[in-house]
Amino acid sequence: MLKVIDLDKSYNRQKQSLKAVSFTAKPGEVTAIIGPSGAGKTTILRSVNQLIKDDAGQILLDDEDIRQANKSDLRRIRHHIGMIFQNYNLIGPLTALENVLHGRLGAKSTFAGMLGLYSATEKNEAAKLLQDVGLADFALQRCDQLSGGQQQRVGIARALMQHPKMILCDEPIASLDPKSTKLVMDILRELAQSKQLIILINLHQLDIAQTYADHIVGINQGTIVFEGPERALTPEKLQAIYRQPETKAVTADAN
Ligand SMILES: Nc1ncnc2c1ncn2[C@@H]1O[C@H](COP(=O)(O)OP(=O)(O)OP(=O)(O)O)[C@@H](O)[C@H]1O
Repeated sequence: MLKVIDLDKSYNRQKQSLKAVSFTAKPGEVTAIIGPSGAGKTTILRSVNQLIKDDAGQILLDDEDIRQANKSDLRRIRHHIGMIFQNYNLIGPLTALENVLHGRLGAKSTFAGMLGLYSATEKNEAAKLLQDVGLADFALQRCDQLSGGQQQRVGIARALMQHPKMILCDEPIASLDPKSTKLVMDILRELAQSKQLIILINLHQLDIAQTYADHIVGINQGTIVFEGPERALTPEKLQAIYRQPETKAVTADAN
């Protein structure tokens, strides 16, 4: 279970980007973070695996506070957190299989990783994962020759190669067409259930969150304004989530 408690983050003195952010994400569930542009969705995801340093709060993954971890603990914890990105972050000239094997890098010595020393078991596992995401026939194809949807599925297989407890997905479908979006979201939802993973996903598309998420966290201007199941998202709650900051009215009838 992931528990984020009272998380604060300011990038600069003018503005607090996260204000006492608290929510939970459970194994076996897709948890979607929704909210308008600039609300703080990416900042939450980056804080959760400590890619950025936040200011205060707790981030408990199975009761271990990621914020308090020393360097070697953080390396160990991060190894069990897969990441999936909007732009896939694959190595284009390498094959799908090689990219998936890179998911093991965190578990290897730098030397073995640099030399690309993977065991037969690891290669078999990578091939099986590609099969699971429907890409068995593309294992030896360069990733820069794959479609966006195929690349994102390689990204999912790479994350699974880490044997993760949790997968963080930052706008994973923002660049995909509706068919690829459905494929990727179906896979993520199935994985959450079958492998009892925590899947935490930032989404711009409300309809996708409503279709696929078991649990929704709504954020507006750095503050959590909703947490609950999709069925609890009333029009009022949606208004609170997507409310735009008030701007000073321009008075037309100044005379
Ligand atoms: N590196 C940074 N330096 C300063 N301010 C930042 C930085 N990154 C984000 N911010 C600010 O923090 C706030 C939250 O940004 P964040 O990117 O987390 O929002 P978001 O909800 O992910 O937005 P989007 O949906 O557009 O990706 C915004 O006001 C943004 O301008």
